[in-house]
Amino acid sequence: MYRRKKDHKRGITYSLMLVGDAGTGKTTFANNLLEMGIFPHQYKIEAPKLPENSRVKVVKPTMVLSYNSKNGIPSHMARFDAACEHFEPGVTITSTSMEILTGQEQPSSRSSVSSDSSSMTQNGGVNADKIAFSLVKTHGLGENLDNTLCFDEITAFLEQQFDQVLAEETRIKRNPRFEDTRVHVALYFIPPTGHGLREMDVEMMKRLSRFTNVLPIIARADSFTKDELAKFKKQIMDDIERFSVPVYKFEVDPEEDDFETIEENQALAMLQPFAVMCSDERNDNGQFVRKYPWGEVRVDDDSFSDLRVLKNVLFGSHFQEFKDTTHNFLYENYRAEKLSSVSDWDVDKTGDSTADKRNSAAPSLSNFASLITTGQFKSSNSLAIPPRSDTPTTPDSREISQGTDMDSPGLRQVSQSIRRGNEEIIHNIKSSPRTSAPGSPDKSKLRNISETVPYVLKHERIIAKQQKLEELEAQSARELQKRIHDLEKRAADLKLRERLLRQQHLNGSNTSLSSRNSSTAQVAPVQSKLKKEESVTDLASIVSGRA
Ligand SMILES: Nc1nc2c(ncn2[C@@H]2O[C@H](COP(=O)(O)OP(=O)(O)OP(=O)(O)O)[C@@H](O)[C@H]2O)c(=O)[nH]1
Repeated sequence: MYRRKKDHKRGITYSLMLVGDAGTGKTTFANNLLEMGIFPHQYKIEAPKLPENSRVKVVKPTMVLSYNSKNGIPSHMARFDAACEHFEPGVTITSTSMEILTGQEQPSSRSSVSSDSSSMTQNGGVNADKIAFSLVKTHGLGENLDNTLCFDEITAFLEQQFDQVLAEETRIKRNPRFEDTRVHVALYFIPPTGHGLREMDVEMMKRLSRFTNVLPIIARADSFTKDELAKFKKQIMDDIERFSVPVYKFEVDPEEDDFETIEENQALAMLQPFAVMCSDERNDNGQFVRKYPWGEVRVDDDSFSDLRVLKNVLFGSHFQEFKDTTHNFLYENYRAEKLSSVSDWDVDKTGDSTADKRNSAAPSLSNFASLITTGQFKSSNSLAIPPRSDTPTTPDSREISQGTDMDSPGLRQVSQSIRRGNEEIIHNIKSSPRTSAPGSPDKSKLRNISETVPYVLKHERIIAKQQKLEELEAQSARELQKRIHDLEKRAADLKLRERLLRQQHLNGSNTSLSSRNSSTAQVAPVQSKLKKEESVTDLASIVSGRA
């Protein structure tokens, strides 16, 4: 009852993630889904002007949750500039928080979100008056030469949301204002190539599936004829089977499900992957349409687009199902894995905490501290990004504090503050009283876990952040080094050229003197003077950074 009351007041949390290549129509889809023009397109500063949807209210404007780029700049907000096209954009994850009203008595609207509200309640979907909805978007995927950076960042982001819930759950005193930010569904936009899945699609969907329900979506469905679309859908489903991609499937359980659910799920399974067509334009009746030179088509017309069905699945029939699968299956699996990795720590090797070891398989606060100080801390599911072969090995902490030729004051400062925070946590753990609680061993084990896990997770997050910063630092140092090397090389070339010209000039004047050829004597110094000036200008431009 208490929980329901709280849900009623705050709204049921629900989070949807849009993942896919740039230009596949994620922004347009988001605007169509909510029937609002809140999401501006890339490289457009202004959001499209669409009438507001009275049932949707933006609670927190779009903000960057996480980003990673080799240049250290999130590029998705930048104006398009062809001169900067060679920069790799990395990946950026943004989120927009909204409140969606679902109650019957709300002001009427053309919104499908609202028109589906009755089905939400009837189908056992949404039971509260509002949904606290978060729309998470990824930017930059598929735009990098090497997209592994994007895979790692997106997966780490999803894992972090699980970690936050796990840390909160295991805390003795919980935070009543804790916000659950786990992503319940990810829509993966497949570009309309007509050639089945790409390696990148398979890899990304596999990674997402560990942390959320993945629905593959065919973007820009109007690119196909009816037959082509049917073939493409089949190809995608074949690839999903062939490469064992664990996407969400509309399965039926004849023993559990009622007749209606079985029918509905079978129909949805036949339709999968959903093919959507979206647009920012509306006709005179306020319906979203795509206008072509030969006519216009409504985006929610079931004969051309699965948009309406998809909306219904997301906010109606499968709303609760997605939430349940995320929590009961994906999160529970993750939690079991993580906790068992915590209790698997090899305490033997520390050699000094044998008493604790006998009492509990899980580390106590004191042996956790000793594991860290002796460097024997390990977790098979560490959040920390594994060092890549092409990045230099992480510099030792002493190296960092002494300063190397990779100096970058801003990054170093942040890195050092993280390190200080890290040391503080370890210090707190060390100075905490020992927790060998009297009572049953199970109780003490639980207590140990609840005291240790939040620290472990925080520690791992700190390490991950630190590693990311150090990677960025190493990358910028490498680029700087390369630039210095190039400049030095060009400066040496210019010096050589200048010396040659001077020599030529001297030779020329000697010859002119001896041969008394007045015409050569006049032309040669002018030419060499010009060349010399040219070279000096070149050098100046290089020094000023224009080279
Ligand atoms: N033909 C067609 N074009 C579409 C469709 N949906 C969107 N577009 C167009 O595709 C272009 C890119 O759409 P966006 O919604 O900005 O794509 P995005 O995936 O958000 O792109 P990024 O913001 O770069 O990640 C725009 O010109 C849209 O009008 C569609 O269903 N069919």
